[in-house]
Amino acid sequence: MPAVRIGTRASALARTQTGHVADALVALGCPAVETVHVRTEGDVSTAPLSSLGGTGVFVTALRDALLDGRCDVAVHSFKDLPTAAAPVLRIAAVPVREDTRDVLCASGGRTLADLPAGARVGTGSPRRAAQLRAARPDLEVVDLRGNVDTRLGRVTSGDLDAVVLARAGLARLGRLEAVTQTFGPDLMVPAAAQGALAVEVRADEADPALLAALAALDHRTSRLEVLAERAVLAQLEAGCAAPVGATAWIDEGRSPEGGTGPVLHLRAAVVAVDGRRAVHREASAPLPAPAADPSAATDHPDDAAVAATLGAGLAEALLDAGAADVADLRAAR
Ligand SMILES: NCc1[nH]cc(CCC(=O)O)c1CC(=O)O
Repeated sequence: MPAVRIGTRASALARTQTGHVADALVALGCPAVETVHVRTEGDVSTAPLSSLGGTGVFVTALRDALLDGRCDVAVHSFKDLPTAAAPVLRIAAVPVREDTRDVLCASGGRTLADLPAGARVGTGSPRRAAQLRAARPDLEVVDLRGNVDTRLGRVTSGDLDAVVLARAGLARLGRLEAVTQTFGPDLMVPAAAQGALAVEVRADEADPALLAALAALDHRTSRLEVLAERAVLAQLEAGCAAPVGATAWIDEGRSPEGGTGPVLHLRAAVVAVDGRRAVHREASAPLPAPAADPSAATDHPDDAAVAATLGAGLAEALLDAGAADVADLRAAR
């Protein structure tokens, strides 16, 4: 049986993420897995992200490698994937996701509240910049890109007072010691799908060992949370640079109404890039309990449909509250 070839970008974060998935596939019964390195426009170019144009600069080259048959599996940071489905490809697994939150990495162990007026804080994300300005209008937000090490280096060198990053990336790279504050959703609503991976294959992939391993790698809770979050973006028709956050979590226990099944909670925000206006909305929906006997579950709406409907409905609530006037939702840099 030929080895499963798993494509990865060259960055340390991408290689770490791919390595975890490769190890998991082997543990779940894939006989042999080899890694194929793929260079993407986002890695090769040193131009600001703003000039690279459109969604998916980190994604297209990896998908091309999958479509060309240079690899059989592609591992993406899910939040980097455009919401539109890719024809002829399929997301076959969403592994258990990491922490979804954003963090501050500041010099001197500082939190956001400790930073002096005018402190320079780096981020390349309009969503993070908008929420930073909403919390601390006095800060100077500095545009930033590059890999995680480069960004942290701007703080170590003293060039910046702090940077904002995804906790998940730092966790995967073993760099959590750099974190000086983890932001709750009242301070910063995370990006849709932050902390999650998308494991993609060709839609006609037929290797039974690979398909079985991917099915076992898939984590229902993570998949549904991400589905709800991305449904918000899709319904808003949000561009990749729109200052929109969306975060979902599943409470497996009792619902506040006294029900017994799992409940999907969702919170989303659209924030003006100057931080002066914001719309926040929350909603939740009971999920059909995972059926002990799947054939008995036919009365329940499909759990994916519940997640998608919750996300779309929350987007409509944001729009009703004026989200389209608060920020340019189509912004694609
Ligand atoms: N846009 C780059 C990117 N894509 C995924 C992550 C972090 C890991 C994740 O969110 O899964 C990062 C870096 C960051 O936002 O700090």
